[in-house]
Amino acid sequence: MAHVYTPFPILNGLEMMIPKIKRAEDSFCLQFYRFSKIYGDVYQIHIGTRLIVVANSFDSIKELWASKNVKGNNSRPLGYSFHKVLSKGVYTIGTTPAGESYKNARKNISENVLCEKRNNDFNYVVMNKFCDLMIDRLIHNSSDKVLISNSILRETQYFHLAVALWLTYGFEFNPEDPAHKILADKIIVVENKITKVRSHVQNSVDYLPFLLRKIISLFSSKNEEFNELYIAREQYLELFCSYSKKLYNDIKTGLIFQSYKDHEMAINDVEDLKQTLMYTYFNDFNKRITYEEITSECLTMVSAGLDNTPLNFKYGLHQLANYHPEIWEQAYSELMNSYDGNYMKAYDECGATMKCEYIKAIVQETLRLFTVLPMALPRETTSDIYYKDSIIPKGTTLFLNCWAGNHDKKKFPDPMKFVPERWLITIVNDKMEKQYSIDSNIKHLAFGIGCRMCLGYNFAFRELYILFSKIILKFEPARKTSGSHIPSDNPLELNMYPESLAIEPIDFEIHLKVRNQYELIVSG
Ligand code: HEM
Repeated sequence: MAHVYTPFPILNGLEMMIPKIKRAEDSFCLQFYRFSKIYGDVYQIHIGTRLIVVANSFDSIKELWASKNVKGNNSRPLGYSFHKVLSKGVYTIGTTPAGESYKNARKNISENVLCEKRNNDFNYVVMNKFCDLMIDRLIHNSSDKVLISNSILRETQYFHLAVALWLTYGFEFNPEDPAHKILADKIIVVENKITKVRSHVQNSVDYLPFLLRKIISLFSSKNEEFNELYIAREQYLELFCSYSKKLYNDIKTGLIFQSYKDHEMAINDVEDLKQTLMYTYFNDFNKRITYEEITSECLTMVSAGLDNTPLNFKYGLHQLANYHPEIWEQAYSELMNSYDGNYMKAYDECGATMKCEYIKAIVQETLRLFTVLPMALPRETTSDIYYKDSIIPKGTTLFLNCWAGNHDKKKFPDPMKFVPERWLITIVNDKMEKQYSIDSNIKHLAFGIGCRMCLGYNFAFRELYILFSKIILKFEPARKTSGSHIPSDNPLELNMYPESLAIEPIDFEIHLKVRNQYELIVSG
């Protein structure tokens, strides 16, 4: 395995961390990819005192992250800035190093919220409800014509937050309530700032030797900023925790029923509330989960999809509305066909049954092409790992160049093109109609891979499926005829913050028109 050599042992590679002009070519995933053309798909670098192995092709990532003979790539590196200053001991599951606490939290959140069984039994109802409310708001704020630009991002963030707060705390978030809106906007801003300051290569002090780091930290203004973010996070986590504690007590004492007029409705609602993550925690008298672990789960629920899911949706809509209205209309027909041409059935049941393979392909292609976390999340080895004829020692940091893997020409021909069909197997039936099914042999890396792959991938996939289905059913693309410049469809060229962990596209317009309701009812 080649070693990318730079001349100064301590400052090695630190120049990579100085953000240059904000150009797509300076994105870290592309810088790392360019090295692979000289040194091979997998190479090692030193950044400061750390040894880092970077993998830059689909096959090498698969081999290093997911092959049977690779064990011990199962931890996350601790960073001084993020873990010690910003988080002060309570992190999301995705940033927690390997250990018993990590395992407990991962198992508990999976069983109680994120597994596919929960999505099928329960989560979809909550997602449907908040997606319908979101679409009603979008329509209400327009007349017949709807112009959705960046507001779609904020609306989708409200949608995700509403789903997450309900499933975690039983808190019913309503963006039309001014107090709720202020709180939600604060959460969105804080979590977004945290995403911006925690990329792999952003906190250069983390890579310095202890003493040098201490000295620099004394003069750094970053500590103050991180402290403010920590306090803000703690405040809203505590607020929601007290809310769910009160809810639990009210349910236990029966006080909750006083707020309902209709007893039957109260019973149904209370049964639903008993399924929320915090209710389950308070109700578990064996206390299998510690307070720190449940806090880590709550933080994960609030923050993990708050940017990732909406950013994917915003980018997918850009592709469909601004570049491929024909795919939008094809998706509409496929959705209607999946529900016997019955519009209301399609709209109401899409979240529960997920019958339309074409929509699944749109979601997959969006996740692949966009690759919201182009360098995924870093890993750390807990034992030696063998790769071809090299030994990667315990304690090495691994960087997964997800962007390079998802745009690897060998796996995805024409990788920069938006082609949902690449995910589909097409069969022509007796009536000479095309029928699609998802090709389960193709995989992308947007959710990472291996033992620490994204735990919310089914959850996020379902959210995206519901969002795309309902928006495509309700709206049609209405391209502006004159005067508008359509921005690039290359995610890296759209990215406002190449130095951040996530790709955040610039503002652009997406013009949509509500479908003719009369036609919909007739066709339904
Ligand atoms: C489109 C949306 C999302 C994308 C693209 C995404 C992507 C990722 C990626 C790349 C990782 C690192 C995986 C690795 O190291 O191999 C990750 C980890 C994780 N994600 Fe997601 N994520 C999304 C949404 C969510 C949601 C909605 C949740 C939960 C509510 C979630 C929960 C997690 C957790 C718990 C981990 C850490 C897993 C571990 O370290 O064991 N994610 N995600």
